[in-house]
Amino acid sequence: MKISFSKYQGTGNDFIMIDDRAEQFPVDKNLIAFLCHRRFGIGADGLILLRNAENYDFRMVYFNADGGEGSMCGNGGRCTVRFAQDLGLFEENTTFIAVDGEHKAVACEDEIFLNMIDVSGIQHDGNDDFMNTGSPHLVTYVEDIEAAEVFNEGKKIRYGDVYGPLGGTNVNFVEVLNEDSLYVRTYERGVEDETYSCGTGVTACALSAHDRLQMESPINVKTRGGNLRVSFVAQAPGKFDNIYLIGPAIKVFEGVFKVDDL
Ligand SMILES: N[C@H](CCC[C@H](N)C(=O)O)C(=O)O
Repeated sequence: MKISFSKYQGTGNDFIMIDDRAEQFPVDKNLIAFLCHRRFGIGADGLILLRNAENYDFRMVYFNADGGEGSMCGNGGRCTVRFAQDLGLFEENTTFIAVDGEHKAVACEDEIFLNMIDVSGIQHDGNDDFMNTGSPHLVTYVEDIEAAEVFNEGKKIRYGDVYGPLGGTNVNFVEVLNEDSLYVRTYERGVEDETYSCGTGVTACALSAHDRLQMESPINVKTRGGNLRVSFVAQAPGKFDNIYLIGPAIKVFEGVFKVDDL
């Protein structure tokens, strides 16, 4: 069997995109992990199936690099919007469905504006905040982001006593750069490593910075893979709507993978 795919990246968070409107893709954890493997496969932080959905332009089905079906992926969402636009499914404005519900998005030439789910309920714990922006995220503040032990510390928290038993969490390390900018590095669950950028994580950090430091929307967020912006409306402490993740989503290449080669 031959699988046609495209590769997209959003601030260095990279995805195998598959047009699965015919629902022919053989969903299998080992196959997806193999395709995402950076030595043996195509290489990616995740794999996304674009499918048809009644009353929507499309459905996004996201899998982490380990082959498990993930929660929401912000950068992957922006890449799926660009992929759908490239397939001719809409011109500029779209509404689609993902695992966490309905999303609206606007695809401009250089950037995708992706509406994220509303957030309510930020749990504060000392220097840390925890919330769900479509995926679970711990936000922890550091003085020197370059010196942060993202892999070792992230892994410890992800599998630790608090979040481990709950299915784990993504872990974000944040340095405040100035009154409207953050630098974020993320340990991603399901990839089990630091990625170049994590959209739901960047969103969580921006909301946390408003809640804790009164940082105003829009907030600029630097990641290892590039720059994002997060805009939002704060309705009450810890309660946000009209959240947008804004940044580039770029097609890198396309190809055909032979599953018989496995
Ligand atoms: N990279 C993704 C996050 C994926 C979440 C996933 N790692 C999980 O929680 O299982 C993003 O841009 O939002």
